[in-house]
Amino acid sequence: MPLLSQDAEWDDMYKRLPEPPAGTARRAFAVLTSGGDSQGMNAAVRAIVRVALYNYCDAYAIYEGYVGLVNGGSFIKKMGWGDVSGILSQGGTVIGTARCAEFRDYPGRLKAALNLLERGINNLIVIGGDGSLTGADLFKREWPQYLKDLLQQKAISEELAQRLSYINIVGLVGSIDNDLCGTDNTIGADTALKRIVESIDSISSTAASHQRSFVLEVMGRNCGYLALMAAIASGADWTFIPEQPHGDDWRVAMCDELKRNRERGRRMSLVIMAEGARDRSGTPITAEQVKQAIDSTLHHDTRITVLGHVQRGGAPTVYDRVLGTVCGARAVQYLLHNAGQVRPVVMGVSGSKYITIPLMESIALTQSVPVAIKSKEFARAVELRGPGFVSDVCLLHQLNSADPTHRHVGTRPFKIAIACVGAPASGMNSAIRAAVLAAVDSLHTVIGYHDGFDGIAKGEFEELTWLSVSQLADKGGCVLGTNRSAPNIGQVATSLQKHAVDALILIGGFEAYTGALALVRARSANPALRIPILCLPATISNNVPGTEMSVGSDTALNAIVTCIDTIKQSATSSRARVFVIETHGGNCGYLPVTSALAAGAERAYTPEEGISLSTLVTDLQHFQRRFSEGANCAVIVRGEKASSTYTTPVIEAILGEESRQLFTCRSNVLGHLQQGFTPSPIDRISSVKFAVQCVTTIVSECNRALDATTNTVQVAGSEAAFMVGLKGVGITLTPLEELVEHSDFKLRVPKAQLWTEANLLLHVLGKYDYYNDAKTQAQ
Ligand SMILES: Nc1ncnc2c1ncn2[C@@H]1O[C@H](COP(=O)(O)OP(=O)(O)OP(=O)(O)O)[C@@H](O)[C@H]1O
Ligand SMILES: O=P(O)(O)OC[C@H]1O[C@](O)(CO)[C@@H](O)[C@@H]1O
Repeated sequence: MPLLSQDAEWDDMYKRLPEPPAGTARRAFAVLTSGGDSQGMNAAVRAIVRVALYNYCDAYAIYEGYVGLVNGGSFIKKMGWGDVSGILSQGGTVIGTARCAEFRDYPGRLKAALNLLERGINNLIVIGGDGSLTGADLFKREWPQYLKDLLQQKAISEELAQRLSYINIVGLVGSIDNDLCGTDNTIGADTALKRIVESIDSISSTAASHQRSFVLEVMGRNCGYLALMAAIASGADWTFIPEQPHGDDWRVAMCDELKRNRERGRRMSLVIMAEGARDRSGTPITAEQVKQAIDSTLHHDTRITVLGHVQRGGAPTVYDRVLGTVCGARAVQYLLHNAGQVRPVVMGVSGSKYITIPLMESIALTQSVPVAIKSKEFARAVELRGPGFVSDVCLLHQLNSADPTHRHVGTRPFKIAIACVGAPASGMNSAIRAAVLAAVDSLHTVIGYHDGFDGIAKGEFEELTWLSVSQLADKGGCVLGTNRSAPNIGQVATSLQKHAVDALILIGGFEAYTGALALVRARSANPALRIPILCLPATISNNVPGTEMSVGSDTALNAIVTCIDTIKQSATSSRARVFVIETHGGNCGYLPVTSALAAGAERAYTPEEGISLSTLVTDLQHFQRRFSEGANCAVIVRGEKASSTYTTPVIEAILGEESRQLFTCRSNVLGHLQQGFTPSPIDRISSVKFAVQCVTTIVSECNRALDATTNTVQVAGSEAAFMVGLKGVGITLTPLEELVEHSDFKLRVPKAQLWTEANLLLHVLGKYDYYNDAKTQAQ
């Protein structure tokens, strides 16, 4: 789930529009948040307000959702640039949200329309769930009728009715449930998942200490997304989701599964249930019923934890901040660049791509899910949630049913070796766990070499079993040990042959990729290397070709942004500070750019763009101006290799020296804090998906290339050597040799980078290029 994409069509839209001629009314945008709050709504509000102001439009916030729209008055506030400062890191929505009965009726909506007309607003951006968006759609459809009625009541003039003859609506889905069909993710779902996964980590240690069972209830009345993803991320024993109820014998099946896992050596059991869990006849299943079933059958000491609104609280994750920011910015751009009346749309995501989807189609699909569940069309309910949900349901089944006592199918069981290469990245352990679960189910065996290529060469390994990996999902770092050494080809080949290894998974970053390539290129002289070799991208730098996202980078981003939030907070007491914060990332600007966007930094210095004296002068002047008009904090995020001359201390000294006493400057080098402690849900889930893809590919390649005479796997040339990755909408496999032309081996980055939009957005949201007319200076 990468967050930034390159999209030339949208990038052009970030060019500032020309100022409207004097005397013409400015276009007016209003934003409201409605329904249940979700983390990341503030990021969207901030982006909407600022992108509108940047383009010479008026921006209004409507407080308390539709309640404010209906009541008008002080509920509708014209916003200036500073009104949305400092809100990015806050949970909830600073403009308030509500559920509004009055808006459900025509007279309430008529009042709402008058409130917008009086302010010249006919661009409305609604951030909420499917209910809020349904209301928005109805509001648009009824607009001509409101105009007629208001004209008749003489509440508005003919001129106004003609000028605002239509209203344009864009929806942003703010909901922790991730229940809107048509988008793969909604603003808030990732943060809620993080809260859940952190809670599971906490519960797991106490549960294992006492050998207890826990039933954990998470939110989701009709949508099992949170329960499903939490189960994949944490390795739960059993899961209940509304879309796919278990059979009538769920008590027996569940207890059998829990018992089997305990017999294999697991010290705890975890059942995750969505609050909307039901049986196949539609009768709700409660946490208490689940506990009773476990108590009475297995006599476990069973406890219930209902997470409730904890899931909707706290600071948003990087993903939700970036999702909110990009969708908010695009909502305004969409309306600015599509002249006249447009169909209501929703800003969403499909895989790593931001998409625009028709609002009502998406609502209709969403509302048909509970209908399908009610009419017991469970397969359809799962399908309606989208292809991602379908494959996640399959993935969970595959992981849960992993059983070393199953019968083997295929030619023969294979021995798969795993080694980790490069610096540790959070999620490496979760990848190891998933690879073992995927392999042992068909009786393949897995060994883990210690300390990368060195460990392979020395023959240091351990057998990895279902039990030995069962507690690895939440562990940061790398249990196998990892290092950066390049492979000694001869020793590696000898070792792999000695241990009769049939396939190799290399988990790591650029070193894993180049090491794998070296092994593949040495195949002709070393028969032991004629085995499938799969690279699973895992590095915080996210600089591996063949994937838009590498395991560990999301954890790192969240670690960086948490540090920046903390550092920025210190400016509230010390006042007027510019912070220069140095991140890891080698020659790749992904970490500095993405963290800058998510933390509300003014600037990111990347190795790709470098730093020049004129950059520093421009930024210095920009900060002097910002601080002279009352700003109290600005942040530059500097990638560690952005410049060998303008190092972090040098920049700190220059800006401090030239600040004209308007601010002081401090620097922080974040160092290894960035590797994070436990992996984020995104890193856990992507590591599982990548690992399962590796094993599936290995098994099919081994079966294909098994030499019947020697009973050894013998792949030819450079075949069966892949980088697993995420691109666009799905998991991909790219032949390693194909990646060569896309790789910059000197700088150790892919030749094409993906953050044009992030840089453009940083520029706009950092108020650069804003001061070229007198009117905006006042804002
Ligand atoms: N059919 C409708 N017609 C008019 N207004 C509606 C309609 N459905 C919902 N709304 C308005 O949107 C508000 C929020 O809707 P709802 O309570 O369904 O939350 P939601 O947007 O679906 O968010 P959540 O996912 O958090 O429940 C309602 O209180 C109401 O004001
Ligand atoms: O905050 P409230 O009104 O109790 O609503 C709780 C519901 O809202 C959500 O958090 C978001 O739709 C659901 O998951 C949950 O069922």
